[in-house]
Amino acid sequence: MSTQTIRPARSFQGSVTLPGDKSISHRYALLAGLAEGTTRLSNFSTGADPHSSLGCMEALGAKIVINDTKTIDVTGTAGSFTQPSKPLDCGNSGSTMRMLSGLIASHPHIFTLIGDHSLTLRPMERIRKPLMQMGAKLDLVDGHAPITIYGGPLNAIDFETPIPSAQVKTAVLFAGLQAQGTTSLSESIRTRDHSEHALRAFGATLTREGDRLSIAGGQKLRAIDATVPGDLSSAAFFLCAALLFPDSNLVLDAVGMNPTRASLLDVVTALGGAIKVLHVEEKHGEMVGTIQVNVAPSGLKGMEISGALSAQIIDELPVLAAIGPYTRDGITIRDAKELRVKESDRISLVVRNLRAMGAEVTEFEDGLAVPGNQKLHGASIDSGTDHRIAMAFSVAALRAEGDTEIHGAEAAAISFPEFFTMLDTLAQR
Ligand SMILES: O=C(O)C1=C[C@@H](OP(=O)(O)O)[C@@H](O)[C@H](O)C1
Ligand SMILES: C=C(OP(=O)(O)O)C(=O)O
Repeated sequence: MSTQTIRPARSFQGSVTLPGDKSISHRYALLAGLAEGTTRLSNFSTGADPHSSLGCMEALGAKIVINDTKTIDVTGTAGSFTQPSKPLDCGNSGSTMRMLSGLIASHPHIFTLIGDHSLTLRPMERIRKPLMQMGAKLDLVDGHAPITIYGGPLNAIDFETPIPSAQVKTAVLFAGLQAQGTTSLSESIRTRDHSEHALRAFGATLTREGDRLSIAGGQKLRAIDATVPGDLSSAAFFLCAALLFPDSNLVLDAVGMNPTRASLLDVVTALGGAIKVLHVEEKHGEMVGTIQVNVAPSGLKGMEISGALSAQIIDELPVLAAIGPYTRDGITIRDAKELRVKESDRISLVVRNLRAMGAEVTEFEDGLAVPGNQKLHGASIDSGTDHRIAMAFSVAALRAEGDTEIHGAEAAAISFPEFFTMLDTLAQR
């Protein structure tokens, strides 16, 4: 385990281009592996998680060439995955395990999907249910990985997602793409729609009527040439850091601004950030822009995050909670029970680490309340080997009194290996 020491900063300034979005990189890797032809992916995520997706595609017969760290060529299997010679290792990535299950379930092989300790604790019944309804046979161990999939022909279903999850939605869409008939799916809270855009980019037809999506089975995918937008969830750490200093000036270049992810920007604005969109364009259905962030003269306010908003910015909640003590009115998060079944129990780890830094905080089953106007001190932080916790508390440490030690800092590499170097460049001391 590695430890990073974070010193307090006096300001946060600079201009950065973020590595490719993790969610989009996963989808491009998986669909490229199924498609016919060679897909070139530029600005692919440098995080370990999307590389787990690439590794699984290679084990299933795709050819992967890593030209440089961010430019990857994937020659797909033209719709026919081969029987892998070893278990498909999803590492720490829930996205890989859940979306891959849908992608491979119709192929006539037996697959075993494994992951690390954290992934083995995460709920997988949520994908087993719809895939079984489609006719797949999946064995779990007490609701968890390892997953064994006995692949075979699938039938279309009409599915209503019981929990807001883009990963479950994607598993059903990817299976539906290869099922017999037209699969429909509706979600009560609209989750990130990268899969819909990616499927269309690879040539599939997908329709949406209200909140109901439909995809016909038997469609073939063809290779694309795509550049992955910068990761807004990685940017969230720097956006929150910028909010902590009245004279901050942060420019994020070519960052993903997909509206199903961008409510984070509304939250930053509500908290007291002044965001200027300098440029915006669309690439393969994804909005990409350059934004400048300063702090509004009114300073850092607080807010309550609940309902659909909690689901839409679920990965950003730990860092928002971690800056809660520095706001005027505090930050309350509700309707976020899902945080308990991410890479760690993120509610309990955020509470424990905030308390270690001297903050007052109330824990709820579905969230937490952090009063504002609190002073924190440097402390010893346990990342729980969770990337988002390691990065969230590195941000909180910038305004604490004294140094903070982040134990298990290497976890950041799951989504953002460049995090500590970039943080060091942006934090002015
Ligand atoms: O579809 C995706 O790329 C993701 C969806 C979310 O998970 P759920 O689908 O479990 O909500 C999110 O937490 C995860 O980091 C990435
Ligand atoms: C929850 C996350 O990812 P996954 O579900 O893919 O492990 C995350 O990146 O915060």
